[in-house]
Amino acid sequence: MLRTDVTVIGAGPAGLFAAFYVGMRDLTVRIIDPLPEPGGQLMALYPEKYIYDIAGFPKILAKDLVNNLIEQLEPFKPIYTLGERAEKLEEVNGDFHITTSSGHTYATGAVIIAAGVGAFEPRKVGCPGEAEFTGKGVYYAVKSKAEFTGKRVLIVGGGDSAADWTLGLKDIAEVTLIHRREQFRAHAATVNQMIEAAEAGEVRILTPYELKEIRGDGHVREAVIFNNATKEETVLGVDAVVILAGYLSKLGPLATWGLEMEGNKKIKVLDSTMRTSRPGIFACGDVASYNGKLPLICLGFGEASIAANYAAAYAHPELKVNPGHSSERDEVPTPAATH
Ligand SMILES: Cc1cc2nc3c(=O)[nH]c(=O)nc-3n(C[C@H](O)[C@H](O)[C@H](O)COP(=O)(O)OP(=O)(O)OC[C@H]3O[C@@H](n4cnc5c(N)ncnc54)[C@H](O)[C@@H]3O)c2cc1C
Repeated sequence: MLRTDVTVIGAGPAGLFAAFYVGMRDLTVRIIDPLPEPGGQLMALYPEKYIYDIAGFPKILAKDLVNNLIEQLEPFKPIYTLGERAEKLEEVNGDFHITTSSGHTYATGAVIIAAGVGAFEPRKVGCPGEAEFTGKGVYYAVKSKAEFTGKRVLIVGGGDSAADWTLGLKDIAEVTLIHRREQFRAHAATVNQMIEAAEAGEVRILTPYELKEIRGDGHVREAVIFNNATKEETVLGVDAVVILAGYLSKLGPLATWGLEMEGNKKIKVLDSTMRTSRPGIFACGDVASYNGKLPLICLGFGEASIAANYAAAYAHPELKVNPGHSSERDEVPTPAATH
């Protein structure tokens, strides 16, 4: 069993930066995430949106921030264990053994939980054709705008993502937005922009409409929608159905690890060292709860550096917690894996 000094659970921005700092301490690190690629919410939910509140970047696309984090971490040769969810935790002879959804067990000297809002999945509509055409014209996120160029796109939803992408795709695609209520939950300024775009004939907005069925022949061709007030049905010719109805998240198995919790979605950190109620287990990012917490990426980075340095000193008590200044290094080191 390949052992690493520290294991990070969650490859979102907090987890990636925590792993980087473990590397800076010349220690080995594994990152576990059930998603197929690193990036957490940024890659799964808004890769093509600009973020404006990352220190040093006046604006940066979410996917570019993730790529930069991966690049910064790369010299330390982290072990990515993707497509696996951390499920079980045992303490064995002073080590932690983490077993994942794939049945693999990984040994480690300390654990950093950076599981964000938990393992999340998009909220489904549940209509006929939805499952059948997922990946064949049914989407739950816009990962690449270019994919929709010249297409007839039906967007389903009434929140920020639905409104943002109605505006975001209108110049490259023929967009229809349906929402089951008259009122939108999205930011008022965006809703106003959307209404202006509809009045100018740039997009079509239909309320109170719901999706009834998706039809096709190997790929999406039609969507049946209905007015939930009059029950009148309409068949739209479409090439893509983008369902942006929010997502469900749950901490799942991590909530059973005997850690002190705040509600059932957040892990309590006991003090500013980011330690949890179980020695050797630290938390950072959205999942970590303490008085005054704000769920922001910039804060997650700070928490990640603290959690990583305390985790490093826990796994290797001969190490000082304080890493010193990175600028005092001549180059970044390449640690050897411990077995
Ligand atoms: C549309 C949108 C726009 C946003 N805009 C901004 C913004 O402009 N500025 C800002 O600061 N914040 C923004 N946020 C919030 C920001 O994305 C989060 O604060 C950030 O993603 C939290 O990072 P994280 O690493 O803690 O968690 P996440 O990004 O949620 O990553 C956590 C990872 O942990 C994994 N995980 C969960 N459970 C397990 C498990 N059991 N085993 C292994 N892995 C697990 C998940 O799959 C996920 O990949 C936005 C959020 C959304 C939805």
